[in-house]
Amino acid sequence: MASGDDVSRMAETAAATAVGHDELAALKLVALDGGLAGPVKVSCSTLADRLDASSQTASRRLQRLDEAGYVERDIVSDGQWVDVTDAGEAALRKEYADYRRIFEEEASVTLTGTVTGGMGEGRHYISLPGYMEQFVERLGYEPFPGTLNVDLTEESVRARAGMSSLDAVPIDGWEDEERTFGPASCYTATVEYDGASYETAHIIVPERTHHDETQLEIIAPDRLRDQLGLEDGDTVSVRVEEVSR
Ligand SMILES: Cc1cc2nc3c(=O)[nH]c(=O)nc-3n(C[C@H](O)[C@H](O)[C@H](O)COP(=O)(O)O)c2cc1C
Ligand SMILES: Nc1ccn([C@@H]2O[C@H](COP(=O)(O)OP(=O)(O)O)[C@@H](O)[C@H]2O)c(=O)n1
Ligand SMILES: [Mg+2]
Repeated sequence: MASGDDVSRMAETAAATAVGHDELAALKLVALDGGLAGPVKVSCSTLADRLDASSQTASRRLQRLDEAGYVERDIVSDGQWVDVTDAGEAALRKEYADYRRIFEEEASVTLTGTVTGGMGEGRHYISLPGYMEQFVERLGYEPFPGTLNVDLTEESVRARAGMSSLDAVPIDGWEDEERTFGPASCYTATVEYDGASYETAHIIVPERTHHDETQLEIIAPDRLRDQLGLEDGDTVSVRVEEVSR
């Protein structure tokens, strides 16, 4: 299966050494106590009881979550205040997306953001034969040369972590005489604006990119600005669907 999106990849890299299922179980309890909304008071002995572990173990799990950047802590005399960070929330959302995939008929993630101009490089990359041939073969269409860039809302930046549990069409890296080109993942998506909807489009997540996880790039057979009457600043929703189960 193709790799996930940027947010979860960053979170996984940071956490690879320290965070496993035991730490995530502790993180879930902090979140259940309200730790996503702001700092909550945690006592290691109470947390230990709920985890069915010793107090030292509970304390070590919080420390590992802290080292991985999943929580921020303020230690006081009778316990600690623990705040779940965006990276911590992204890790929990990934678990949540996995459970949705297990229990729900149709898995999907809906992201919202505003249309924006980019660096004008999308057109160049999409048109390269090394990519174009794979798009035609694996997506079943020749994309309009370019990527529609969408600036995600803060909530959608966090929600996109859930995309990593959905299947993506892999696009392989390749090389010509001069340089190498990186791989990318394509997620099947429907783009909605002002009551109209366009399908089938794909969110393309290049492994090498100048954009961070706040920006989405969308490809489609047609120029979406024409099809949906989009201008910079318009708010679109992008529903990402599971391709197959
Ligand atoms: C299919 C695809 C492959 C890409 N491969 C590379 C790459 O190998 N190296 C690189 O620096 N950027 C790569 N990019 C990313 C572009 O440099 C850039 O981040 C982005 O696509 C620019 O989009 P914009 O012009 O819409 O802002 C790739 C982009 C796409 C769409
Ligand atoms: N399927 C697509 C792809 C790109 N586009 C637009 O086509 C133009 C060229 O794409 P690009 O990626 O090279 O340019 P920027 O996104 O950097 O502005 C941009 O205005 C995109 O918003 C579109 O409307 N529909
Ligand atoms: Mg673009």
